[in-house]
Amino acid sequence: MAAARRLFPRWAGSLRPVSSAAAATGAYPKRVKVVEVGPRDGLQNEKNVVPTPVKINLINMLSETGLQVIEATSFVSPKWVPQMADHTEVMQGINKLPGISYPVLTPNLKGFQAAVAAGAKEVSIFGAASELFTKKNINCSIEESLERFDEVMKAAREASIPVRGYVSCVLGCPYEGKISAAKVAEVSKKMYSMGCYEISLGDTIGVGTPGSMKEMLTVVMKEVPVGALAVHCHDTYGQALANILVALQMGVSVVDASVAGLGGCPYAQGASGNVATEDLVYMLNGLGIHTGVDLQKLMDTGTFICNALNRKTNSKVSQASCRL
Ligand SMILES: CC(C)(COP(=O)([O-])OP(=O)([O-])OC[C@H]1O[C@@H](n2cnc3c(N)ncnc32)[C@H](O)[C@@H]1OP(=O)([O-])[O-])[C@@H](O)C(=O)NCCC(=O)NCCSC(=O)C[C@@](C)(O)CC(=O)[O-]
Repeated sequence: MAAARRLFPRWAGSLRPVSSAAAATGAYPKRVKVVEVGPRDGLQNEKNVVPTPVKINLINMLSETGLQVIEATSFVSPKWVPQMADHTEVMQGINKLPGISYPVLTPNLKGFQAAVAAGAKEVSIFGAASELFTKKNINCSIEESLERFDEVMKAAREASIPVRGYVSCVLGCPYEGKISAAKVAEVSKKMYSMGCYEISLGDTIGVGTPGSMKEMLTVVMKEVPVGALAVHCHDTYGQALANILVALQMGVSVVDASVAGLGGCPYAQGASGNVATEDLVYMLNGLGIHTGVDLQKLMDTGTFICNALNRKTNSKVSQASCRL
């Protein structure tokens, strides 16, 4: 199959991922693009409905932190994920600042069309390297999911909308257990060949270790250029930052994170939230890696959402700074 034309979002020029040649040196990237997934991945699993104005305030505050990508919501079935049912109101209520991308999840053409009608300028399709997870999450096989994504890709190309691709369960599945790196590479390659500008590799249940991350990335990087890869690490076993560090050493320069470490996947019971954005930025600052993100504003945003949800932050950096 000939590779499809790839559309890149507008931010691509300012925080462009590293080249494979730079990655081969094993040096850390000079810049990292942080993809904030809190408003979507973080809130989709909340038991109580989060009021739309809270979601809008959260995104507006995140927009003031220097983040360049803020995943805003998802255009999925409200019967499957009621928490995201207000997707249109959220997309239309936020202040979209120039230079910031506000991608949304779209599992199929119906979701894509609704997203575009609500003003989305970038979307993400989401697949998995596990058959059972795909069935539980989006009610189809991997093969069927790729057919649906192909429809979204065609429509997106016609509308000049860049598409990001997620591959879930790259280091383990709540239903199948261990997933082979070869399967992750196969699904990632297919989604990249369809025209996704970036593939985010999701450790959905946070079971990975630096060892399994390295093994998986080594295989995937043979099929997808490292400059097109991102990592998305849930912190269930406390390994997220260590896994991210390994990915950075291997040349990955795009990292997903969730403010206050919010979140989890409704179809991966027991999985905790993503790595806290505050903790990621603190680590990257310590490595002298540029993100453009203001840590204090990020922590203030974490405090805002934790107060609104009446819960404690999962960010160690925020917890520590409250004690000092
Ligand atoms: C994909 C479907 C829709 C299939 O669900 P289905 O039931 O197989 O869909 P269907 O095509 O048979 O349609 C059934 C009903 O849903 C409607 N429908 C159909 N599509 C849409 C849509 N886009 N938006 C709104 N409504 C929709 C459709 O119109 C119909 O409505 P009815 O006639 O019954 O009234 C469903 O399984 C779904 O919505 N799943 C979403 C699950 C989800 O959001 N999971 C969390 C995100 S993934 C994640 O968190 C992992 C990630 C990305 O963070 C990375 C990582 O950590 O690994």
